[in-house]
Amino acid sequence: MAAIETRELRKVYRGRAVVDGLSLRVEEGEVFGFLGPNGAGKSTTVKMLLGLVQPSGGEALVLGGRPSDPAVRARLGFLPEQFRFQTWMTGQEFLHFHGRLAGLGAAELRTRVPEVLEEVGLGGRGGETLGGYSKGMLQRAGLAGAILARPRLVFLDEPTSALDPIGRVEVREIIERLRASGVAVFLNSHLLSEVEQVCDRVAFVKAGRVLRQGSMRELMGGVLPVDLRVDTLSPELLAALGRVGEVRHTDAHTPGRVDVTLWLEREDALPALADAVHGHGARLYALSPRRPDLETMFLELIEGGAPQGQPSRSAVHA
Ligand SMILES: Nc1ncnc2c1ncn2[C@@H]1O[C@H](COP(=O)(O)OP(=O)(O)OP(=O)(O)O)[C@@H](O)[C@H]1O
Repeated sequence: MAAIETRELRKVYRGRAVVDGLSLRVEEGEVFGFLGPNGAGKSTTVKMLLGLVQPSGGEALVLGGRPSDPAVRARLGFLPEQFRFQTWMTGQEFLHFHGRLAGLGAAELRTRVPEVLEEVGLGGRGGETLGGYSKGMLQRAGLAGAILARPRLVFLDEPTSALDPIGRVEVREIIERLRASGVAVFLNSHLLSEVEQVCDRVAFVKAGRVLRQGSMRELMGGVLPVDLRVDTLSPELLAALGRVGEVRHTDAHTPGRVDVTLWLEREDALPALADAVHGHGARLYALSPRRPDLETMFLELIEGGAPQGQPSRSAVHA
């Protein structure tokens, strides 16, 4: 069973399709990044997946059921981007209130509330009123509310927009713990570096349609670019490197060093590159697999609007 599966999902507002045949699939226990420019239809999609907005067409299955089904909703967590907090409540009261709405019993909440407060970094602050919380503390409280009832799927809309760098790392760790316990996370964020670090797969949307979806590796055309720096590059070493991967670029302009960019098909070919360098008597200064660059992909896709199914290689050009 997929955590989310949509087929040709549509939403029309005043004659204009803001979600226009959107098809995507999110597996259980997967962290999925949902990316797109302002107005692409991301929030509207999330609202349809939460059963808050009725689709105009197409189909959406969430945890195998309809989003409007209360039994499905009980297994969802949601952190909206703009949360309206009951400022007069303390952090604990807020979580007890949301926990009761989610169907948790008073006895369970007595242990669960301090546990989630601790998990989101608000341990010891639960007795203070939300009106006195900083923006970052409110975002942490909202996140606590989203994970309180042990959901199977959590929607996080810009979960770190108010957080400092330490808070961002902590939220990433929370997301990783959710994934480790089999919870799927649907992450909406404009912070692409963050998405790169935490997401298993991403979808790019524009004008209500998915332009492309897949793992970082798939989005890069299935290749792993590697930057290599050696002191010297003999023709024999170049040939040996060419047997391990595809040599895309060499730069010998700086005396005493040569930079080589290769494309590998598999990560486990990396040690063979080091072996080739040593085997040909050269000295190795750097061997760096290049991380997928979502920002380049995003700009290229969103500005170019390439259709789904065509791998983009320009994002990995040396
Ligand atoms: N209730 C509504 N009535 C009319 N139009 C709406 C409504 N909700 C959203 N829209 C329109 O649908 C389009 C998509 O909006 P949506 O909020 O889903 O985009 P988004 O991708 O989440 O954008 P952002 O990144 O800015 O949050 C926008 O043009 C918006 O004006």
